[in-house]
Amino acid sequence: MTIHIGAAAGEIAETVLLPGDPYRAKWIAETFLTAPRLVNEVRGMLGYTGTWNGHAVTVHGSGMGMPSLSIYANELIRDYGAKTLIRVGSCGAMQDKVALRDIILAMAASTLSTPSRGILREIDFAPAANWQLLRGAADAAEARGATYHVGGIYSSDVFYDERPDLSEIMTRHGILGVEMEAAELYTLAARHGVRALAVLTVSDQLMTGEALSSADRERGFADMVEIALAAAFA
Ligand SMILES: O=P(O)(O)O[C@H]1O[C@H](CO)[C@@H](O)[C@H]1O
Ligand SMILES: O=c1cc[nH]c(=O)[nH]1
Repeated sequence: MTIHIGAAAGEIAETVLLPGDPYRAKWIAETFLTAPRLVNEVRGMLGYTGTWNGHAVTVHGSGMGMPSLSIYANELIRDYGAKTLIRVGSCGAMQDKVALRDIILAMAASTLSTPSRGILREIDFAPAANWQLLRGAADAAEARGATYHVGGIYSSDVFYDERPDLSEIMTRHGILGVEMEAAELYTLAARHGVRALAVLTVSDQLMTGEALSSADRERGFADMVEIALAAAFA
């Protein structure tokens, strides 16, 4: 048991899926896992452990933004021994070629700042995905016939961005999409020698203004979950 996670020792699996939304965690556990058990509800941040194809898996909400994700990822890695952490999140598309519901596999996550900024200070650290997971996810996406993109994303500290110039620069540098957690997840994984990946589904097309409903964001992204699970055990 930690300050933010009520699970007993041994109740968290080595493989953890991390959606931002705790209700997406509930949906994933109830839809994809066998015999899911609620292992955390401290602060309403739901976590479940069950099995997928015989493998132990935990699905745990990360909350929105890097400070929140940092709390859960630190405790999952340091206190519970998580070894593979895969973010399963929504994102906004920053390229015309990326459509609503497309999958983005985040090879690298650029950012203005993460909670690790105070540690890295003058270093422009390059937060990157684990290659084995990335390859497994690309293979799984290919096998499912999903429309997917592999490349760089932008992890922002804000959802409501008052700096359109930043989005323009990101788009011009080929960034596929924007979300709010992956850069810190990748940085923590590097620091602790564990594997991480972000598998994202496009919920907003920032170039056209199209957007999915909150119900879709909670329960509509099955491909992303199946790709993440397949990658974890590839
Ligand atoms: O859908 P999730 O996983 O929460 O991810 C995205 O959605 C939230 C903003 O609506 C941020 O957490 C962003 O990263
Ligand atoms: O536009 C979006 C959509 C999801 N998440 C974000 O951070 N931005």
